[in-house]
Amino acid sequence: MLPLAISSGDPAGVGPEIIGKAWEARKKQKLSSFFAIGDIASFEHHWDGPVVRIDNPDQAAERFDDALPVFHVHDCASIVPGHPDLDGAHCALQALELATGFARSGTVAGLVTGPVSKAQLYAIGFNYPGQTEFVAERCGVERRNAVMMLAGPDLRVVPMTTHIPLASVASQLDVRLIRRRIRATAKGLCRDFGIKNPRLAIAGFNPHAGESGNLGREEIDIFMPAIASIADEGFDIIGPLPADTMFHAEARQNFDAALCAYHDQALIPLKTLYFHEAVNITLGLPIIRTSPDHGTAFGIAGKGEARPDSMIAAIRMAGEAVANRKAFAAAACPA
Ligand SMILES: NC(=O)C1=CN([C@@H]2O[C@H](COP(=O)(O)OP(=O)(O)OC[C@H]3O[C@@H](n4cnc5c(N)ncnc54)[C@H](O)[C@@H]3O)[C@@H](O)[C@H]2O)C=CC1
Ligand SMILES: NCC(=O)COP(=O)(O)O
Repeated sequence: MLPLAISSGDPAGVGPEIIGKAWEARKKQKLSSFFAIGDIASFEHHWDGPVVRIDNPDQAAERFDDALPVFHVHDCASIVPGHPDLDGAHCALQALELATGFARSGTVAGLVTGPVSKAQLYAIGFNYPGQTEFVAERCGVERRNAVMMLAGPDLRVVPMTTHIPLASVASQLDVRLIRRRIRATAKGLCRDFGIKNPRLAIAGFNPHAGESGNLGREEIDIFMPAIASIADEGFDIIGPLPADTMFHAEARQNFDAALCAYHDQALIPLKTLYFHEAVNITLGLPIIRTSPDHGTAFGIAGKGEARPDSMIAAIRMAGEAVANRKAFAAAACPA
């Protein structure tokens, strides 16, 4: 398999450290080869392990056994862990741009993105809600067709709206959006996870899924028509379910993924259960893209305390998705 490319994320965050620690765990975790993209100084100065500079993704596999291969992108003036600056944001963006380019060109098997600070990226003019939409557009996929999924051991969630103010959510939800997210989720579960006939659940928007319209009408006016029409097309789907009761252990056995109305409705159960195990994967792209579920953790950056578990899970999931896409290329996935 070709190596995976891993963008460093914000160099003042824990990205370089968890990539380095994932490299240290490569044999025990049986990870396929990868290389990092970022300012090489952020790896040399803020992680104790061996680093080797590469000029081409082709060199990664042969160097991977002995040192973490790093494709250097940009000299940040100074990197102080825990103290992000705009130069670091430029570095993070360049790493993301380059890693996405490698994935699009087929010189790497897939892309794993390190954690970025959205506030820092917005400050340098990054005009995307997050890396999900940036990567999608670079791949020629409309933002609305890229689906953010966070996947833990026995729970996968899709926020149908992502990084928008909570006050805007109700106005963004409509039948077309919900149908589009359901389709993309079903197809992604088939292509990337090998689940041919995925079982989907949709969370309601209002308390108690609206209590028959008494606590809000979105379920009746938007969710039910969307779900009924897509169920008619053969999708295995239940909902709208009360969001407060659909995530306990027995309830989670009833679906392969839960589609939620907004970011925190999806991510609170997922991160509460599986903060260190879960992975962020973008469905609907021509390339594989995964990421740890957590952020830059500026508060612990440079202290050696960051756990690499979610990064390791993201590397493993990217490798599995590559294999699943090959296996399911010819299979009948939902259209
Ligand atoms: N994939 C990405 O690029 C993501 C980026 N972010 C960004 O991260 C920044 C910080 O966000 P926060 O809400 O503070 O979330 P965070 O995930 O960075 O930190 C939340 C808590 O978890 C701890 N933590 C995070 N990762 C850890 C690790 N690997 N090992 C041990 N402890 C860890 C932190 O120390 C902190 O106590 C924001 O600017 C946000 O935009 C947030 C989520 C995902
Ligand atoms: N909360 C999830 C998150 O922030 C990941 O966003 P993205 O940068 O991967 O789009």
